[in-house]
Amino acid sequence: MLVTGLEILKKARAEGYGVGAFNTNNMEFTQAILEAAEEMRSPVILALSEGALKYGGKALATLVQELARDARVPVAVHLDHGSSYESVLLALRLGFTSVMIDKSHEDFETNVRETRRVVEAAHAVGVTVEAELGRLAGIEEHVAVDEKDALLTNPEEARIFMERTGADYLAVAIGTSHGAYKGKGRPFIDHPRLERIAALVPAPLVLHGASAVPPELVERFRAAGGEIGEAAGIHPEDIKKAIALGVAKINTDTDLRLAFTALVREGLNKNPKEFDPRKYLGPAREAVKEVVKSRMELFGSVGKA
Ligand SMILES: O=C(COP(=O)(O)O)N(O)CCCCO
Ligand code: NA
Ligand SMILES: [Zn+2]
Repeated sequence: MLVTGLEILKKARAEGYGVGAFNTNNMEFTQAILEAAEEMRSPVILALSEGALKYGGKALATLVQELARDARVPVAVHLDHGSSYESVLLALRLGFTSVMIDKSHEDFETNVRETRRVVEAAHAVGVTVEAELGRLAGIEEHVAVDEKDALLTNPEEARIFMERTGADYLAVAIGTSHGAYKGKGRPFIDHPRLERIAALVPAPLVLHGASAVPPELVERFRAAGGEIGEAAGIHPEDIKKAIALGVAKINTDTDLRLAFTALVREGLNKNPKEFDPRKYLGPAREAVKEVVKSRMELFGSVGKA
């Protein structure tokens, strides 16, 4: 059933588990994510970026809404990285039940002002809001403290930010970053900083750039002809620790993309004569579903629906 993001995330933080926010751009990803959620009896967040909406348009938004409504587990339909007030209004008009306004690259006062404006509009129509404070950036452990403070989320600022904006959940920067390369070896995650943020911010916390980029998946992608440079994701133990400290929403996109693309490549390589898309998109859909199920097990959301 279709619910707001806060309805899912408030319970998750209170009960100490995480809920996956999985990005989708098409029918197969959407089906894979929802089938995994139903099989695992797990709440789930379907995340559409502005790029996804540009790519899939009303067809994608309608498909996502309909399938979310029909799902037998709680589902929120979420705008990922909304870049402007107008973009958020479009998502609200399309029936999204959660929206992110990402003004983390602006100065503090601008972020507060723009976020508060979105909160007023979203709350007026019963939709909940994710905001972001701090700069997503993979940083090495030895990086100077002042540089870390310039990049990562400042706990005291976070408290003030949430009080002044009324946002419902907060994306924090504690060392993760988007994409398939998140830092040398095991990326440094600033758990002590997260602990201080969580002590001052009772709202559910959000972790972006949380994909694991598992070596076996990277190898499978390469073996099927994919080309990718140095790859490193977030260690599962660092995810579990972050959840125990207050992270309730965990964004996963890269792992799904790698799995889907590896299987499409394998499908095309296996039978050059094949030109029925279902023959190579179907197995790719299954691979995405398996990744989503394993993420739900890691996050502890299995059986929480
Ligand atoms: O935080 C994330 C995903 O992080 P990851 O790249 O670790 O899967 N997202 O917000 C997804 C970004 C989609 C637009 O590129
Ligand atoms: Na988001
Ligand atoms: Zn993100």
